[in-house]
Amino acid sequence: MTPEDASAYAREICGLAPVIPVIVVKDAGHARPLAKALVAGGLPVLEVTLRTPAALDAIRAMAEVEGGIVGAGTLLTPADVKAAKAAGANFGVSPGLTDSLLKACEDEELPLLAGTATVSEAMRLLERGYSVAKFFPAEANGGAPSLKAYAGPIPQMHYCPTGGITPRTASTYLALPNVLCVGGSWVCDPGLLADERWDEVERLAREARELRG
Ligand SMILES: O=C(O)C(=O)C[C@H](O)[C@H](O)COP(=O)(O)O
Repeated sequence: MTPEDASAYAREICGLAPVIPVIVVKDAGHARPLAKALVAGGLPVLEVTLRTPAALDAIRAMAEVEGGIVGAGTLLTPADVKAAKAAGANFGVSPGLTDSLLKACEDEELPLLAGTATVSEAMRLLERGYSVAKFFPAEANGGAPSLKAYAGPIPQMHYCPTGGITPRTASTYLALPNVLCVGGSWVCDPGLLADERWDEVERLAREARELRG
């Protein structure tokens, strides 16, 4: 997959809803009801972080939920890319970027939202043909004012900022011309998952769905 095709796909899925839920699954049995609640609430694009032993099983289960588009987050190595692809992930997300990770995603045909924190990293991606990236960790790196400043010299790069974003701060990001959507974990609070409160997850998803810039 070429970087241009990967970015076209990323642009498409980032346009489906204002928020991509960032999910940490401890119990793979939660994956299906969780994905159903998020999709029913209007958030079809889901990022399952590869931070728990249950993550790959969760991706496998979520990939079967109708209407959902499941990606794997926390991709750090080519081995992570292979495992994510084999589990049925439709896209990948990484906190940062390396040449070997980009190459693995291109070889495995896994569209990647690569993590960037600086203009130089964005320029590296642009040079390679990517025009969509994650901005991480968004709040700690200056938040919306940083991205607003990036839109001056590199307006062709579009972002999914993630990291420390809340329902209160999301709209400020979404109002920027270079932001396609935001990532956030608040709709999948660990307490709600532990208590299996899928109705509350759906309600939070519905609220997130209505966020606008
Ligand atoms: O695991 C990864 O690949 C990450 O990049 C980390 C996530 O983007 C943040 O954990 C988002 O979580 P919140 O800041 O709670 O919204």
